[in-house]
Amino acid sequence: MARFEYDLIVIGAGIGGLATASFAAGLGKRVLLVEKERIGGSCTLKTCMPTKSLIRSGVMANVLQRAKDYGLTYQLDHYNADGVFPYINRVIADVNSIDTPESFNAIGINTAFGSAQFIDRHHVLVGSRKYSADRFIIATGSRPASIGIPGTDIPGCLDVESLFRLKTLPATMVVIGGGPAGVELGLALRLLGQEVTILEVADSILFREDREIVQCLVDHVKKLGLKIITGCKVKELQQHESQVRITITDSDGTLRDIVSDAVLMTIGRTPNIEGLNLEKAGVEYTGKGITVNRHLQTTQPNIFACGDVTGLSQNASMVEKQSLAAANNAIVPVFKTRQNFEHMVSVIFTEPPLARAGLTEEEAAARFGKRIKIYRYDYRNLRRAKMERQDYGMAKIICRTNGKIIGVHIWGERAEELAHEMQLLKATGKPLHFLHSVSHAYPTFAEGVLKRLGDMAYVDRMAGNLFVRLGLKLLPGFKNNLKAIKAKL
Ligand SMILES: Cc1cc2nc3c(=O)[nH]c(=O)nc-3n(C[C@H](O)[C@H](O)[C@H](O)COP(=O)(O)OP(=O)(O)OC[C@H]3O[C@@H](n4cnc5c(N)ncnc54)[C@H](O)[C@@H]3O)c2cc1C
Ligand SMILES: NC(=O)c1ccc[n+]([C@@H]2O[C@H](COP(=O)([O-])OP(=O)(O)OC[C@H]3O[C@@H](n4cnc5c(N)ncnc54)[C@H](O)[C@@H]3O)[C@@H](O)[C@H]2O)c1
Repeated sequence: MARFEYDLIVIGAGIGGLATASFAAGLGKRVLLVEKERIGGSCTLKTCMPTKSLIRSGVMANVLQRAKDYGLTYQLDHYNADGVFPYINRVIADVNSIDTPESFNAIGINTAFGSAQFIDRHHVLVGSRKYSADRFIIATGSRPASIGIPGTDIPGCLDVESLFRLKTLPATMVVIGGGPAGVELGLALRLLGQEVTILEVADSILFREDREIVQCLVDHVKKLGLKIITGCKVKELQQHESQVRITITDSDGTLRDIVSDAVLMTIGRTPNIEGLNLEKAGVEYTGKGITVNRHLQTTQPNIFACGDVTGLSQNASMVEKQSLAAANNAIVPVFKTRQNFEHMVSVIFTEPPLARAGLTEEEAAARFGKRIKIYRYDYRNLRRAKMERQDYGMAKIICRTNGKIIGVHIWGERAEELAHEMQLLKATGKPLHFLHSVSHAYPTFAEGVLKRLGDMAYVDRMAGNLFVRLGLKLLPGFKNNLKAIKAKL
């Protein structure tokens, strides 16, 4: 007779919970997955899927308006976006339809619904039922953070969750917070024809990203009519007839009001810790999240935590990677895995998107000084982009002097896909010039952007080649080859 009912209880059925529960069940463990709302977590139900769907609607609206760029004319006498929220709800329902308790039961994962509360380090209460397990993984995620200013409780003040409960789009929107959520949502609403202003306290939106690339994006979205005010402080929100009055202090200290139909708060996330009774289990936490060591173990050795609730990873692919390490360490402790975010790709789904892997120029310079080499490719030179009337964007690859890639930043059409080929080179330690010898189909964005960057690095490498440095003559064929590549660039 086993000492505990389960080998592992996972609390929270978002990306982190689903990844860890599946890992453990795959190894034949008895697993219980506890969820207080619906299986799927915030990524499917409240964050990634709804935001990306809203962006899709915005992109489609933009394409319709630009139809004449592609030689098409039609009468657009009435533009109506009332179907956008129902479309988003259909996407969520579609995506979520595979996440049923039955589908998890079929792979050996039992499910229980209700809020889990620790009784001690081996027992939790879910509703009135007590469950026991040898090990636990806490993956309870996060929720929108709130801000300590007066007026955030008025009806027109929304967060990323209440936004998607609206029936229609507000005509004017002020977004507080210019991080990934604020910029994605603000731009999507702008593309759908709303008047949008982003208010950011820092001196730039997306301040964690490469400065030069962000500047390219800012110049572009401003041309699309998105208003951005940086370096400002929000003082208070007030109801103003049926609208909201937002009082801000500008970067020069001037106090002023902006009036808008609604306000959207995107100022970060708060970990879901309350109600878990972590004290009873001996699990420590701070305001940033549950405290874990590099093996994702909490201060109680049989309890692990992963995902947004740790405050260490707030991106679905990082959460998945971290969660697999947590599951491995909880289930197979003899082969301990450290959490490792070294080779991650992230994408901010603006239009066009901004993809990133590795260090920004600022971070690379701080770490390696002048021992870096930067390659840039401007989408204006790209035939495929010209044909698609999308000839704006910038790819910037940061290398060590030996060609090894340490930073990838692509803002432009297909960036979210292109970044992965660069990421493969980066993760496998191949130098950028390696791409010169890899054939790419023409006319693709990969050939235009990535192959060209590889060609640039190759030319550089050849110019610094031992032959040249020794003053030896290059064979004429070789010289012509270099000339031809340079002409193409
Ligand atoms: C607007 C927005 C857009 C985003 N878009 C992207 C994107 O495009 N790509 C990307 O990679 N990342 C994106 N993210 C980040 C991503 O949503 C999160 O990193 C990810 O969903 C976190 O997964 P998780 O499993 O840690 O938590 P969650 O998905 O939040 O899951 C936690 C689960 O635990 C449950 N729970 C909480 N407390 C209890 C309890 N006491 N008992 C039982 N169950 C409980 C919750 O109901 C929830 O289902 C976005 C974030 C935001 C805010
Ligand atoms: N595509 C993606 O992967 C994606 C998309 C959206 C969000 N996310 C993740 O979800 C999490 C939450 O995103 P987020 O953008 O809400 O948080 P964030 O912490 O990344 O950005 C919040 C922004 O709000 C600003 N801010 C904070 N308080 C403010 C105030 N009082 N006034 C004005 N500005 C203020 C901050 O300076 C920051 O720029 C992040 O970890 C983010 O990476 C990922």
